Amino acid sequence: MQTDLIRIGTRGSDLALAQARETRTRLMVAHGLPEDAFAIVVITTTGDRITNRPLSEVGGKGLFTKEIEEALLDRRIDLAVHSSKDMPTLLPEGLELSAFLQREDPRDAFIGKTAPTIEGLPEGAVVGSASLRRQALLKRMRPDLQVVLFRGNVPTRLAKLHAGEVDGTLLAQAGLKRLGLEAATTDLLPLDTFPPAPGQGAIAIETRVGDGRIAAILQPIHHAPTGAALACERAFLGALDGSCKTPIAGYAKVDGEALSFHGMILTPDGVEAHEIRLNGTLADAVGIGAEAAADLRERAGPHFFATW
Ligand SMILES: NCc1[nH]cc(CCC(=O)O)c1CC(=O)O
Repeated sequence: MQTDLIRIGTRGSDLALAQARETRTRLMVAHGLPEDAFAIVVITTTGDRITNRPLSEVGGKGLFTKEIEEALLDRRIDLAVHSSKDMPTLLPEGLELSAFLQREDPRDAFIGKTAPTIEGLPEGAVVGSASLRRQALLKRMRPDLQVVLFRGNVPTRLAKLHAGEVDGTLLAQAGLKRLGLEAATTDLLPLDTFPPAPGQGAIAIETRVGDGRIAAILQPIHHAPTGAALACERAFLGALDGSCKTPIAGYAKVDGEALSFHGMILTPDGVEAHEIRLNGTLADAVGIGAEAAADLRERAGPHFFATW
């Protein structure tokens, strides 16, 4: 019935569409619904239009969500599918992240052209990335490497790499897998020494607060351990920085009722870094993230955040 149509809002990139279709498939399976019970509504965001500058310069994460959130608030869509990593920690009044799908591989993948690993790259090699975190972690490992701005969607970046513009690039393994492109990966970076961005690898579903029909539809596809990990990582990020200008890594590993968090902040050149590891239970997820952020703030000192 047309009135019951579930409208799924998404950006139009290959990765965003893959995530929206994955969400639709899970809902179809959970409820025994046909594909035509859903409409996938593609929404172009400001972030999709600006492709030549680092996001940290043009205003950060909200750029990929604003138009989608307006569509939610205007009731043109019923739920929005996002990469958790791209979501700001503060949402507009009336919206919430109400479900998370089971997390994919959270690690960063190295895709090398002149060498299969970062360690194997020649002196002064060029690596493409637009992520402050990846740039800082790379410089920390290999100060001799040159990092160049590399934006565009995942297939575009791989095409640039294969055309020889750079010696290597870094992408989320989760995104590569969702696009069926994981064969491109030449090395997977250890979580311990190359921690991911908060939220990496997890799909978040945003809805209107108080929409009981949609809450009930999402309930069976919500993955509670991923939800706890994300609550921890987002509390950490929210307590540290809203500006997107500090390289921040944070990953919460969930094992049964246990949650272990690893957080790191770095200067963009990777020279100064502070890290913390905290253990607790799922029930403490938000407190652990907040405590980790407070600890890093204290240890880094006021000069750390004032520099840029
Ligand atoms: N900022 C772009 C973005 N947002 C989410 C992913 C990957 C998928 C994920 O982390 O869930 C990517 C691409 C990348 O970092 O390689």
